[in-house]
Amino acid sequence: MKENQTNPKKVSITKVFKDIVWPRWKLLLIGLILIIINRLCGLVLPGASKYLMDDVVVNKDFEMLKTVVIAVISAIFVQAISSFALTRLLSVEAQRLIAQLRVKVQKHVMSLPISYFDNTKSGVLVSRIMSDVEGVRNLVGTGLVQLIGGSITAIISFFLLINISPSMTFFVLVPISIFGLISLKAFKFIRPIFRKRGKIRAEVTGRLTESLNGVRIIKGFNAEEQENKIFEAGTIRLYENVKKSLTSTAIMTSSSTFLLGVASTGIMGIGGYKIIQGELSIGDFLAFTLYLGFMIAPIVQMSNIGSQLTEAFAGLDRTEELMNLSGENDDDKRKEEVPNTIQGNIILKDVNFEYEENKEVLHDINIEAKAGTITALVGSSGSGKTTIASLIASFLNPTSGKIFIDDQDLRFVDLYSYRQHLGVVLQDDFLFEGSIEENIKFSNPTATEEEFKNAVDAAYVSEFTDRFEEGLQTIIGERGVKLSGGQRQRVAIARAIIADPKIIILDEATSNLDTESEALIQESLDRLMKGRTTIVIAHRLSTIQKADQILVLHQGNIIEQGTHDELIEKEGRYHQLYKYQARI
Ligand SMILES: Nc1ncnc2c1ncn2[C@@H]1O[C@H](COP(=O)(O)OP(=O)(O)OP(=O)(O)O)[C@@H](O)[C@H]1O
Repeated sequence: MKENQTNPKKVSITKVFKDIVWPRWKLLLIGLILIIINRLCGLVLPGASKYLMDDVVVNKDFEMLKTVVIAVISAIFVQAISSFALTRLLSVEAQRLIAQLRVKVQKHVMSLPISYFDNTKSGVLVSRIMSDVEGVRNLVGTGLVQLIGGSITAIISFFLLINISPSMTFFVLVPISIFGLISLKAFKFIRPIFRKRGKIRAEVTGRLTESLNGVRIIKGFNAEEQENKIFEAGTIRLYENVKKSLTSTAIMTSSSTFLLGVASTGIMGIGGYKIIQGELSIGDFLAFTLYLGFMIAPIVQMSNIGSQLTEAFAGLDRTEELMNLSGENDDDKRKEEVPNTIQGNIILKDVNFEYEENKEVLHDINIEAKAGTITALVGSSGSGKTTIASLIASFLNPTSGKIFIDDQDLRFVDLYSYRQHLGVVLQDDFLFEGSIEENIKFSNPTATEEEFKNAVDAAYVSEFTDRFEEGLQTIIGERGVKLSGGQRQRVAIARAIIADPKIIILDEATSNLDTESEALIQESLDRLMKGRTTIVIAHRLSTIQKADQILVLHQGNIIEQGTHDELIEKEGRYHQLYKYQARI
């Protein structure tokens, strides 16, 4: 979107270091010390083997044997304790960080403008918030520390190996270097695959959530087959992606097996020759092969950790991209608070609006809605009614022109301070899983019992909840599916009443209700609109007749304006709509 400049650049290592690693340096340092202790203890066994072969066995030295056994067992004990402490310390911290990041990302997502949500699948956002941040587990968790610890062990082992036999060590270095090069290439190849994987997964879950929500439509149109195919296609894309990365992981694993095999065979040959020549003791040979394992294991392990880190970075790339989008209230100009003494006068001055560049959907709109009055928007489908309502609700910003609330220019207003005074009742009124009471109090959780009761009475909610065994505590199911359309509307009206806003944006539902429900809803709407500035996308004649002004829209223009009687008298477009349609 125009107001949202995406920044697709990849997250930099320095940034990750500064934001994620550095604030935890103490913990990571402890982790590092623990891993060094852990790895050094690991070197005791091969060291001891050399003594066992060359000294203990040769000299039949039982005292020395005891010392060697005690040293090895102690080292193994310390190793076990340190690896336990390491996991406890770092893995817990990593999980804490994941939780913190999720909270941060969710908060940011909620601050994004409506236009962003119109253009992004909710499943994609769920995945951004829940899965993408999980990658940091590998940065703060044991991953990074193991990478460093592994490198240290490898370096120490390298010197110990040189000490035993430089020629054998250099021989080994050749296949290891080849392996290193292959790994580097593989990582370069894998990173974009991981990046894409997150995207595919988000798309597939997004569509899945949608189809589960729309199960009635799917079954109603017998469209299961079609939906199953879409899901299958998505799943196969995901599978193909995983397959691709598995191929390169497999290349890495098998090349490591092969190259290490080559190294071992070479060592066997050279070592055997040297032993025969008397240049190398059996103990040294044994120690060499064991140290070699210690040098190579971390390198192989590093390739694993490397792919974990790659995955972490790919996730962080996507998180970063999202966090770089500016929130709807982030504009420095939005500093003015709307005072609690707000009257609720609304003025739209020369407002133009386009969703997409050069496709203007509202042209030169001028509206004045005085505090406490009802303004009805009527007009054919697509004429721009919802767009005007969304502009007044500050969900959209005019492409040009201004909107004033009392005397404040809406462009400079802190949106949260404005929306405190705003209430919305929309057609597909969204109710949450939970009780009726929770849904009503949603807009004002601190409402008193009296306020709650007033709202319930004003919207005639008890008229139907009295018939429920659980009354207002009845759980209404996801999106309120367990209530009828008319009942849902009344809950939504009660929810708006309890918020006690100064300005009401109302999109009247078009659903046909029986006369009794209709009358009850009309009554509750009257109570909702009383004393508030109401902008209503009107479909009921009774609402329209009551309106202080009716704005007739046609293709993004206001073509007529006046009260019901005035407009009927004029015999223009409104008269036409009124005459030819039972409902407008
Ligand atoms: N998110 C969007 N992106 C692009 N174009 C949009 C978007 N929403 C609406 N439009 C277009 O803007 C125009 C006005 O739409 P709007 O929803 O305001 O009409 P409406 O009068 O409320 O219609 P209805 O009575 O059918 O709800 C339409 O041409 C529509 O196609």
